[in-house]
Amino acid sequence: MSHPFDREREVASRAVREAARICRAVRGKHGPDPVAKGDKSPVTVADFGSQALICATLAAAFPGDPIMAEEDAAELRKPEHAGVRDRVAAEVAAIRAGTDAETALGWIDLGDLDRFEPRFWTLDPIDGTKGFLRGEQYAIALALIVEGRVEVAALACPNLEVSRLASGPVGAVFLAVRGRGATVCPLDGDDVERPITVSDRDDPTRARLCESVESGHSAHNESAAVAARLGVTEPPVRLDSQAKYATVASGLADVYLRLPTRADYRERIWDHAAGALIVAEAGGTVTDVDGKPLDFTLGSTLASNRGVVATNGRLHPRVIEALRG
Ligand SMILES: Nc1ncnc2c1ncn2[C@@H]1O[C@H](COP(=O)(O)O)[C@@H](OP(=O)(O)O)[C@H]1O
Ligand SMILES: [Mg+2]
Ligand SMILES: [Mg+2]
Ligand SMILES: [Mg+2]
Repeated sequence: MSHPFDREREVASRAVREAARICRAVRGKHGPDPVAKGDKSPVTVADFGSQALICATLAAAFPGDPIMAEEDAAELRKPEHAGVRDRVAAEVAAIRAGTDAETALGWIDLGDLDRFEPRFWTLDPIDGTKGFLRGEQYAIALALIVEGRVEVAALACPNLEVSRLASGPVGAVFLAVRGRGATVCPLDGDDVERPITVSDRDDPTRARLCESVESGHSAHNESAAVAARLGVTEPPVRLDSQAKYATVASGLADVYLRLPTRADYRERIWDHAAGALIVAEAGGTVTDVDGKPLDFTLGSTLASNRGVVATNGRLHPRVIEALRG
């Protein structure tokens, strides 16, 4: 039986898998060589290559769909970045034979949507670029938003173990369609997908918390205060990227806290859309720190939300209460 969004799910899954290949290739070959963006955050050959491939795939499958992606090709068009541009083109051509630099840059710029549309994709070609640079966790995050609701999510986590068992393969793809649950399958090979669910833990003192590695992205001192109020004893697990959402969705952690480090920061929708649907479809709850649902209708940021809290659902009210101090 076919369902709405079956094709979107299949295309999104294929797109993030292909992008994971370029990320792994870049790390394996010559090191990622970051370039600093205007806001001083890093971006690499792999971020650009991933965005080029995914935008090309989406444009071919859904030519009418606009894409709101994190990166653009403006820096790559500058003469001083000719070296990076040529490497991006070479990495893309290694997967899509015959692609020239101008084509690759054009694909990157397909992700230029900057305002809300009734139906659009949002893409983070590498979420957790700092984790990618450290050789730790990162994710390729793609979501389809229709009428302000996240309908489809695909999240590739190339360095995450599918199960935390020692024998589990490294690299996982998480998929969700609204109303139809969330699944995981290995990034490599063609193993079957299996459904995932959040934990059923309801004792806050036993809660396993996760948060960003980067203290500039989430206030570690405040999460420690929240943990103390809940009576949590275990130290938080720190990992980069939306792998945190995947960890809560698979029941390996119970709570993901992302607490604002400054009053004026607005979360970007591509940092949350895919992960939030995967947690919700695995049975969990996602809100901001005030307990408000995330509002994906306001353009590229979650302008009416502060921070993010994702939990297994059962613990959510207790966590929001603890956040009130
Ligand atoms: N001050 C800030 N507060 C919260 N998030 C921030 C931030 N500055 C940057 N970020 C976002 O944090 C993301 C990484 O999150 P995490 O710390 O969970 O790995 C970055 O995504 P990119 O790596 O895609 O740029 C970036 O968008
Ligand atoms: Mg970035
Ligand atoms: Mg990101
Ligand atoms: Mg990114």
